[in-house]
Amino acid sequence: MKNILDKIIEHKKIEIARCRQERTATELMQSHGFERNTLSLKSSLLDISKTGIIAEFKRRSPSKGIINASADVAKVTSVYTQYGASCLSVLTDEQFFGGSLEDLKIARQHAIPILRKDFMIDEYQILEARAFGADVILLIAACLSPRRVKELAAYAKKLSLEVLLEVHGEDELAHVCDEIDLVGVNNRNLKTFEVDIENSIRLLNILPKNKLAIAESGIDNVKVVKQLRTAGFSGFLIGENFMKNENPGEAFKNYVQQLKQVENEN
Ligand SMILES: O=P(O)(O)OC[C@@H](O)[C@@H](O)c1c[nH]c2ccccc12
Repeated sequence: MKNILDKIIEHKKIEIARCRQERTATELMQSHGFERNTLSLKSSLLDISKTGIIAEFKRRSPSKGIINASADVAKVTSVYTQYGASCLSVLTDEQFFGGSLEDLKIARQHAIPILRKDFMIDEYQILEARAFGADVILLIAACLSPRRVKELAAYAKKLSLEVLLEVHGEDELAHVCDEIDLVGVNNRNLKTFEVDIENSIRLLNILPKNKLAIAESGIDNVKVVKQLRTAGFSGFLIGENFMKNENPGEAFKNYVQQLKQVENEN
């Protein structure tokens, strides 16, 4: 039986073929997005005046259904930026997550690194990411061979984008290569949707020491961020915990305040 990840990738291939018909790679390369200098997520995560949080804009997901149908991307990302997010993560997959490249373009008005959150399998999508204002792309080890990770990452680097490789288990660490800037441990198994925060902690010790580590998914309580930071993580990718509120920006703002409090306690 096909798992959700297989279904997403199958659909992605059709979508890419359609997008290529609508807009050629050359057209993408000639767009305004290519004129800007990209921002570094690595530098942003090392800037201690920020929170280390990669704050996500996500309307819905296959595991949770609708999370927030009415949130306004411009408003939410503006508050995320204002209150110390180190990076924005914008879901651009339409079919399964209700996002779009248009959302990415709107978020681009803020001077903060942006991760294009999608299922990247083709160089064409990397051109799109650059054209629509992303600074970082996500490569998911579970849907790519190590060779494809290396090829896609090299292509991204040529376009001045940073690359976050997402792994879920130890077996996927073989996908790490020189071209990768950051490694993210997803606490959610994309095939079964099971979430286990301990997954990040378990894997941390065997992650390559020369890449910044990000903990992804299922993070709610601020104490978890404190625990993960103490363990050695530099970034925390959080979506639903903010997006499930009517006002995700407000939720983020309160969260940051609480985080500062617990991190000041011993
Ligand atoms: O909403 P959460 O549980 O805080 O998770 C955010 C993020 O980690 C999650 O959306 C995610 C992680 N990897 C992905 C790959 C594709 C789509 C989505 C994701």
